Amino acid sequence: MESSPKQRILIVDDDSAVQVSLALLLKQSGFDTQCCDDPKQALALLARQPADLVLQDMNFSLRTSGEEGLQLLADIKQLQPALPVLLMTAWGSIALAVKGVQAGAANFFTKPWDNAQLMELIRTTLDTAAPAPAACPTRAALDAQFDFSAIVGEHPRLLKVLAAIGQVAATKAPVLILGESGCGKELIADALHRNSPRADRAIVKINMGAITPSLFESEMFGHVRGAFTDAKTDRKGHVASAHEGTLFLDEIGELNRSDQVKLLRVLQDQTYQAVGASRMERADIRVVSATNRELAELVAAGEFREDLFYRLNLITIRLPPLRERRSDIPLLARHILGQVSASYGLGPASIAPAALEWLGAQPWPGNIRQLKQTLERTLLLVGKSELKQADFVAAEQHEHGGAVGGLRLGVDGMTLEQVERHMIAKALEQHQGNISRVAKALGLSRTALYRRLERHGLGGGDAADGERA
Ligand SMILES: Nc1ncnc2c1ncn2[C@@H]1O[C@H](COP(=O)(O)OP(=O)(O)OP(=O)(O)O)[C@@H](O)[C@H]1O
Repeated sequence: MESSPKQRILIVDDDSAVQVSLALLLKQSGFDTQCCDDPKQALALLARQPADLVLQDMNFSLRTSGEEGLQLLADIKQLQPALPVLLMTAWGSIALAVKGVQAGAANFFTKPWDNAQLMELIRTTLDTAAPAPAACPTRAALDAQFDFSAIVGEHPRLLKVLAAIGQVAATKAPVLILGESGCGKELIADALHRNSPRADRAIVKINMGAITPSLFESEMFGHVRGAFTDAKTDRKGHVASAHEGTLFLDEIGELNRSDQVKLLRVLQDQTYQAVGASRMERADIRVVSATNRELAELVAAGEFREDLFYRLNLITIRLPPLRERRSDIPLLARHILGQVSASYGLGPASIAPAALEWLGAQPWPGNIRQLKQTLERTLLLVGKSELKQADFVAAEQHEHGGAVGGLRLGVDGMTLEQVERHMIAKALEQHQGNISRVAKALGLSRTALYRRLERHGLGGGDAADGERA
């Protein structure tokens, strides 16, 4: 059988001790390596012979600003955009590393490194290196291989996320899911678990922002009877419940510093001690965490422990906000509407094509959760089987007490004229054409209302106005 060619890793560092020890470690793990001292040589080597991964230092002279490292990264990205680069940084220079990741580095590690952790990082970086655009798998190909049944969407950015889940689900590697609130981070955690060999065990979900600090240890690790006044019986903690399964740490950015140390310990040693117990227990857990905060920035600000960050982020999955995958909005809206109407025992419901287009143009700062709430509210308030743009606007108005100023959804999709016409039409309907009451409800004089009725062609003369004198 023909053996596959070895993957080649380029090491760029002006410290020969670093070059030698990295090269040795990589050779022992079956990689080909090449070393060089500075950016110029690195670029020349890459131009001559392609590499599969670059490990690069950030400083190549007495200056320690990291500017040279960032420049090299930019040059490599220009030369070979898909080539993954891992940055080597000095302990404590996390702000620089964050800059590097924002500029396109796959990840970073600090010197001195832990051999086993570094090899895991290298392997997963190589495994998850962005495929060439043409190689992005189709939704059908992904569905044939994995169970992503709860996740709706076909946008290339979502497909990349699903492909990454497929690649890492079977491993025990910790995964950090980043993304705005409501964009589906919990669904991604579920998918990681469902597609892992741990699927028949539990996924235990904990909102780290909701745990009272004084109860952190007892909630996470459990307690034995008599450990404290209220401990009437032994109680199993979340870590024990997740044994051989997945522990999902939601809102990880909310965890306070003293509880961060306690969490770090169990992640490092995979052992823990229940409150009041005399012996340590072993926990075989796969950790998936999520946050809508920029965790690396919290580290830079000293609010989140750097060592815990490294433990959690071996694989980082960034979920795009809904406004960056707008082509999925019609699919999502139809799917969610079906779910919502079934859950209320209502008949089949649909969305008019123009309304779908309009929904697709909204900003959705609350992402899919907001889309879901909007659909649910509109379906319930309007009570029709086909929802139109005006129905969404009316439901929003209702939500905001009828005030035009509260119209969040209408702003992008309707002109002020259209909103006004819609409000008058609704008020006419509500007050059965009684002009005095309509005028009062809208805060207009009768004359002002008549003028508007004419302008909008509403009311059909006397039809809407039983009392027009
Ligand atoms: N791709 C999707 N397909 C179908 N439903 C989705 C999708 N993404 C999210 N949802 C739905 O949107 C809602 C919000 O998703 P989820 O709770 O996973 O978001 P989140 O990012 O974890 O939010 P938060 O940061 O506030 O915890 C849920 O009801 C979820 O089922």
